[in-house]
Amino acid sequence: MLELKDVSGGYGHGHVIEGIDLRVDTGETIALLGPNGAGKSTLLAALSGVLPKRGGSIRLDGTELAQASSHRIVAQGLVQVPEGRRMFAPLSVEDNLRLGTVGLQQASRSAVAERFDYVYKLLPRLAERRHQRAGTLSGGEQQMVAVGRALMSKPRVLLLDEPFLGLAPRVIEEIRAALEALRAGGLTMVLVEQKLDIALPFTRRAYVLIKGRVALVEDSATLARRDDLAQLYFNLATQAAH
Ligand SMILES: Nc1ncnc2c1ncn2[C@@H]1O[C@H](COP(=O)(O)OP(=O)(O)OP(=O)(O)O)[C@@H](O)[C@H]1O
Repeated sequence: MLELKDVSGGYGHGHVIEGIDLRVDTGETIALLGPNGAGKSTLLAALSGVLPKRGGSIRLDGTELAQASSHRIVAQGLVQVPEGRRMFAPLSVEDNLRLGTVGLQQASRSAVAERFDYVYKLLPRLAERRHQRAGTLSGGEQQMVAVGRALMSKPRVLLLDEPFLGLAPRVIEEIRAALEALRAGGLTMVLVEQKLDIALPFTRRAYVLIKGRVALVEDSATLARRDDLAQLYFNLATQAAH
């Protein structure tokens, strides 16, 4: 469904990511792993069309999107839940969610109502708090809004950048259950996640990025069985430096 060939890019001089080949099949969930600064968020930025400099090929169901605008990318169904839960604090939960429908190609009233139903069913806490100002929500609830807003635009591929960062275990469980329901429903997902105990059981395959390059592609189940992952990161990083 999503195919990257030789994707590179960065913010100014030089490339942060380089020569990335990656594929995600329809209905598949993959993990993007790697140490801090490896380029995981930069790769998501390239996919979302917000990275200032980018090259190579990014195809979604055969449509080339490497140079497309971020607006067109969302309209095509490649939608990111950003890290840090950026949202409009003075607006209500419902209005924040509604902003996600900007990417809906035919944002008819019934289509928008259908999306609200879908999101509220998946994340009932948002339904309870639909009139609350987003800025007064807890961190976990804000993350739910960020996920919900992305779902409002009816994504075909959902890109998640560390959705559990800084959240309490109980809230992590709640969000994970929602993401698992999405996965069971066949949604294709790319998950950037530092915590391997969350990332590996959730995904089918994992890509390990080191210094902006894919250093390893492995079945998540196989990777989960390795107890030397820290050492593996170190070895891959050392190899990449030479
Ligand atoms: N907006 C930016 N402008 C300039 N450089 C940036 C910007 N964002 C990230 N970088 C640099 O790009 C490199 C890769 O960062 P990136 O955030 O993609 O890594 P990451 O793997 O997502 O790390 P983390 O897990 O810490 O979020 C880093 O050296 C970082 O300093």
